Amino acid sequence: MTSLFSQRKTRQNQPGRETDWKLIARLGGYAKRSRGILVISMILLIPLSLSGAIQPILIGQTISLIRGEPTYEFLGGMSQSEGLNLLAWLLLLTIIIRFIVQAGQGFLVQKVGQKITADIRNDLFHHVTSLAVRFFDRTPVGKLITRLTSDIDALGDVFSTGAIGIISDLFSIGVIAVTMFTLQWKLALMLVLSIFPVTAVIVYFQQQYRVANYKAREELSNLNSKLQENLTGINVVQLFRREEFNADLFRSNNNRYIKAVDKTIFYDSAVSATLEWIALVAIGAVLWFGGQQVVGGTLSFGVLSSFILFAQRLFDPLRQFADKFTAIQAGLTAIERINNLLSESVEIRDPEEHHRQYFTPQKTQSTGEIRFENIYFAYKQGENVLKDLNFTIHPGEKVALVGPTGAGKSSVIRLLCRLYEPNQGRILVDGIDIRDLAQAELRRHIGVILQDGFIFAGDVKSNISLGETYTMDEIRIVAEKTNIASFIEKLPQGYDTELRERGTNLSSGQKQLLAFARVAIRNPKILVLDEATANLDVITEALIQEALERLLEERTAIIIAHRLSTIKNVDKILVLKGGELVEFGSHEELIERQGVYARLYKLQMLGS
Ligand SMILES: Nc1ncnc2c1ncn2[C@@H]1O[C@H](COP(=O)(O)OP(=O)(O)OP(=O)(O)O)[C@@H](O)[C@H]1O
Repeated sequence: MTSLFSQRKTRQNQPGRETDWKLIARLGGYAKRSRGILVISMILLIPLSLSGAIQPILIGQTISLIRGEPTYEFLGGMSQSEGLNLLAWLLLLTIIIRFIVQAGQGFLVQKVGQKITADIRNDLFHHVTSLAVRFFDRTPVGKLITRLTSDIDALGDVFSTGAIGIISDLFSIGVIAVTMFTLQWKLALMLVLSIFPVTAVIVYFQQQYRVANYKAREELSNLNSKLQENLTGINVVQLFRREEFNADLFRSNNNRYIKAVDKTIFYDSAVSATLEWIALVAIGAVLWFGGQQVVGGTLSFGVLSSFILFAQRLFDPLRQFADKFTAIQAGLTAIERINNLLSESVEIRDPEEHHRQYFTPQKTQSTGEIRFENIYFAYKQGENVLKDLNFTIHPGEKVALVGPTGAGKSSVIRLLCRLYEPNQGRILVDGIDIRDLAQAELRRHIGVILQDGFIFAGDVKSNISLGETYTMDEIRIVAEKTNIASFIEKLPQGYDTELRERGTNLSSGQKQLLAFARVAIRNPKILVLDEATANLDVITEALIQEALERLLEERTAIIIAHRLSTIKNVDKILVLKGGELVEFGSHEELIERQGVYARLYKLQMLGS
């Protein structure tokens, strides 16, 4: 995926590493996609700001006209009431222009904002689902959900609360400043200079707010991961009476979150209060300084009135900034956190197009061959869980992977499916290094049936097709083959029956049968069964065994089984111990050898 955010890896938990401008610039790529609307909304800023800057002048001229002070030339030849009428009409015109343009501009900016937010959400989802399993090993799901929902919402709020209008406010400040200088430079200079200390104070509070907000969002992520953990493991929580204990953990996390949020509220209020106070001081200064000039006869009362209005308008954008401050800061924190996630590099990538290989009958005489060559693999640096693995499984062979718990059986499968990369060595499928194959191509070739067949919320047929286009007939045939058709037909709506998330309305045996059908319909050359028959009762197991035998025909298969009685008929047995291949041969050969397998087998026979 080509995300518009850079691929540079950034460290997490460090607010303010990148400047806000850099973060905003990263949004630029997304904004470009809505270039047309953005240009129109920027052009609309011109009439909006001009009409806003003219209003104080018109009011000032009205006061000068009433008081008989000098006025602009265009009012020169008119009577007082004619001049007042004209000024009133002009004022009304500017009000109407502002009203229409402001509404239109606001609408367009929000539209762009929502488009940008939706694009980022899509990119983030795509990116997260492309990340290697290793990333998910170290990242709690709750944290990811916070990024995909709450952080994106915070970014969306910047647009929906109109906070993005700050750009037009800044433009207005510029127009007002220029207008003031053309009217009376001394008062203008005084007002413009007063902006600097205000900005310094705002920047200080803004930085503090930012740190506090980052912390608050981290705490929210933790809170969500706790929530997710408790909901996913609700059975264990209740069976082990962990409700109180977990509630305490949750409460203390919640308190930390509230404390962090309190800090953000403090800085938010501090900014509003400072701005309110400084705006009043500036108006006081205009009154004092300008008032003296009026008394001295160097300034008309009308111009002073204009400046009082200007003073208000000049601080208005800043005051608005204070109102929108929370949304903008939360938005920047969100961009930072989203950026961290989008910068997470995709560890397992498809090869370049020109270097990519495909499974074609021309290239591969045999189909379903698996070869591990000098494979070393570690989840954590320096702790090898697989060591110097070398073996070949020939096309059509059925091979069992056995060994004590933690020996590395599942890791072999994970490497074969390229969910992880080995640290050393290479894996060949049909003579092709799996790193030279597109992941989709490799995984189409391999059908995996895990212990717990995962069920998605949706109907039965979509749980078999999993988004691919199979006809109803194909689905029915495969269900027959895998002995699940009679069960499906007994369901209230047959193949259209809705299954709940994680298949809570199915038994584990039924889930397993569905997983069989799901793999069978894809007709893979290689089958991988990880304890696939572990969860079944005797009757279902018989059904499965029959379906399995049909499924195994003309396919290469790797079967992980703890119950050695189920794998006696396989062609070969690979025995792993401590990540090493210690024995390799048929059941009879290994029994004769009196080694690890023979001991394990004897123990199981005694047990049963
Ligand atoms: N995601 C992971 N991160 C770190 N270590 C892991 C991870 N998964 C497994 N391990 C470790 O790797 C080793 C091999 O695990 P693996 O799951 O391959 O064993 P296994 O033979 O399949 O075990 P079992 O029969 O109990 O399923 C174990 O010591 C395990 O603790």
